[in-house]
Amino acid sequence: MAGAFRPVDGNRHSHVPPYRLALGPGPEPGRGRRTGGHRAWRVRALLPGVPVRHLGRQVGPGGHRRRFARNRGRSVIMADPLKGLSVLLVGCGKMGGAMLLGWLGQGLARENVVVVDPGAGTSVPEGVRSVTPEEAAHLTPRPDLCVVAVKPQTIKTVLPAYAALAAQGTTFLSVAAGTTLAGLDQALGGNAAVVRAMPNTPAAIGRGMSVLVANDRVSDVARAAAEALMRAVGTVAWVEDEALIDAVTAVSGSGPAYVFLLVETLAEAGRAAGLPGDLADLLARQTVTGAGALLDAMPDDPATLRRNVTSPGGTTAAALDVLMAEDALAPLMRRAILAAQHRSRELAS
Ligand SMILES: NC(=O)C1=CN([C@@H]2O[C@H](COP(=O)(O)OP(=O)(O)OC[C@H]3O[C@@H](n4cnc5c(N)ncnc54)[C@H](O)[C@@H]3O)[C@@H](O)[C@H]2O)C=CC1
Ligand SMILES: O=C(O)[C@@H]1CCC=N1
Repeated sequence: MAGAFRPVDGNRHSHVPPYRLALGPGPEPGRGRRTGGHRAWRVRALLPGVPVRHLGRQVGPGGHRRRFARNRGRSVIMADPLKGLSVLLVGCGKMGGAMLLGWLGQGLARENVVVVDPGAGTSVPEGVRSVTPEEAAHLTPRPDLCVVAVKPQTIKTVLPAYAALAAQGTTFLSVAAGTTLAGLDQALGGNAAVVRAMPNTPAAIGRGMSVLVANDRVSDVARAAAEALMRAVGTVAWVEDEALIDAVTAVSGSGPAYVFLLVETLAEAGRAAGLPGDLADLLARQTVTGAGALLDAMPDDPATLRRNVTSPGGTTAAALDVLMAEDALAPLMRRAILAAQHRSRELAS
């Protein structure tokens, strides 16, 4: 499989244990435009057929797809890797729903997706078949992949119903936090091909970050299919060491929440500094989305971009003196990440 992946830049990631990075689909025209996730989400909710945009530090359009097609020549990984892939999605809540939007936007045929989620109600996109858990467990023909996006607390009671699909050769892809490959395999009867992925909600607009690990029953074709699904919603990296997924969960899985909290606290601090509430909200939102877009567009590392804002003896320096104090943001973030990592490990036990 090595040929199907773009090697990680050795300089930028030399401290990271070996993993492989697979970038998402190429950028579309309009890169650098002003969208905002909330707007894209609303547009998608209103117009489920509208394709998601793909922006970011990615290879040219179809670069990896072309390589897949040349190197592998297998059905699910040819020019359009999602074409012809059949997917059963178990759990269509915030994360499952976000991924589904991304897949449909990237060309996964609606008739090739089946959703099972007793609680999803009308949130399943038009044209996508919804079935009961009983029907899902006996789908014929069996789906290529079964993506499981139910809560970690329920996944082990949900999965046994799908053991027959696993036995027939469907590969399972779970996004549940803290649920190990071994635990998933056991719940599926003990002989299942399982991929574990940790995505994040920017997947809804094709800007997700997913890290994958697979057990040794997953074939190359199924690995490529799982990767194609996750690449359709953003950037993908593989790890060999499953233990890293707890830290991945803490950083990128939960990470969007930290950024949204930053927006909330920035707005709150703006209000405390005397700004009208709606102006404070606007400034906070635009500052974070603008800074994120700048980080995405520029080759510079974040420290350089930070220094570009910071005039010696100026206002930013005054604020950073507070934020970068020894007992301020860095140790706080370390504690937060360790707490999330710890919780991920707890969920596994
Ligand atoms: N929300 C996030 O940012 C992320 C979530 N995850 C993982 O994704 C999984 C789902 O989390 P969320 O989407 O946030 O939760 P959620 O509560 O929004 O979605 C879970 C869905 O599962 C459905 N469900 C419950 N029992 C079911 C059953 N027997 N069969 C089919 N569907 C069933 C529920 O109706 C609900 O729609 C969790 O395991 C979580 O760890 C992973 C990465 C990020
Ligand atoms: O909070 C959680 O447990 C899930 C996993 C990563 C993001 N949400």
